[in-house]
Amino acid sequence: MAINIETQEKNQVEGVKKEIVYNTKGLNLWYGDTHALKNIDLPIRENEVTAIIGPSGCGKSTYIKTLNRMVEMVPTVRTSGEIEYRGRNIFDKSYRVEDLRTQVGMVFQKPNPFPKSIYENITYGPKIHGIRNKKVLDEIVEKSLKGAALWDEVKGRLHENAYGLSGGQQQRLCIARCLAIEPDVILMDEPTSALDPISTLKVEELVQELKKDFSIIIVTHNMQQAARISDKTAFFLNGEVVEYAETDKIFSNPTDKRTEDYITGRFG
Ligand SMILES: Nc1ncnc2c1ncn2[C@@H]1O[C@H](COP(=O)(O)OP(=O)(O)OP(=O)(O)O)[C@@H](O)[C@H]1O
Repeated sequence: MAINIETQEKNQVEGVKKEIVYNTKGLNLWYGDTHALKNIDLPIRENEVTAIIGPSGCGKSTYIKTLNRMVEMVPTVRTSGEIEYRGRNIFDKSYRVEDLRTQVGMVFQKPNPFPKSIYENITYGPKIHGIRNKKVLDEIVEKSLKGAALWDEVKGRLHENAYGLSGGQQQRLCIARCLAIEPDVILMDEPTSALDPISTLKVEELVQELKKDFSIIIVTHNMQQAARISDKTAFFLNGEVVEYAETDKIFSNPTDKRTEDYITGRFG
């Protein structure tokens, strides 16, 4: 009896709709004449992991690079529609991209630490934000490295060059660097595709931990990974979102035939 009540309560708590962090409404994006994103509608909820899956060239990276407006670095890019971040359209002329990027961190496919010490990699962002106090910086370094499950491995070598770390450690350092600016959202573009299976597992476990404090959007080619670590999954195809649902549903009972064909390996 007690178990039933507990389960009910758990379901009720889980049933509460989490707040929307990013709400994409009718987003289109063109690179010159290439229509790369077509009428995307997608709500991203807080403290969840949202996986973006789909075959090569379907617009996954473009979509996540649009969320922090990185895609604007390509001169031929044009967009229409809206992406609301915490209720405000990020394409508004008055929206400062620097403000957006202090809220939204990004981790890339290939670990890309700066050619500096582990310590300096972490303090780089906070220093840009004006933090100079050594004690405060030391605390940020420890907290960020602990948050990225790397502290125990590197605490004795903080002033050594980050390039001396393994690939998996470098990727966790990049995650720690992201945490140091205390973001709200973390975007991850295939963060484990360059890593060995053990490092991949570590990053996957870390993502599960981090979602307690952050909202995470992860592009992955690895469907087992999406199934293992995400709460929601969006399946992209030819620049469109074919299906977006609870991850369990996408992988056990997809609505669209194209989703089923993709997850069962019939194409892609
Ligand atoms: N800088 C660019 N200039 C022109 N076209 C681009 C550019 N970047 C991407 N594209 C095009 O936009 C479309 C979507 O590409 P995108 O990289 O977003 O796909 P993806 O799903 O992330 O692919 P992959 O899984 O291979 O990384 C493709 O047709 C691609 O050729």
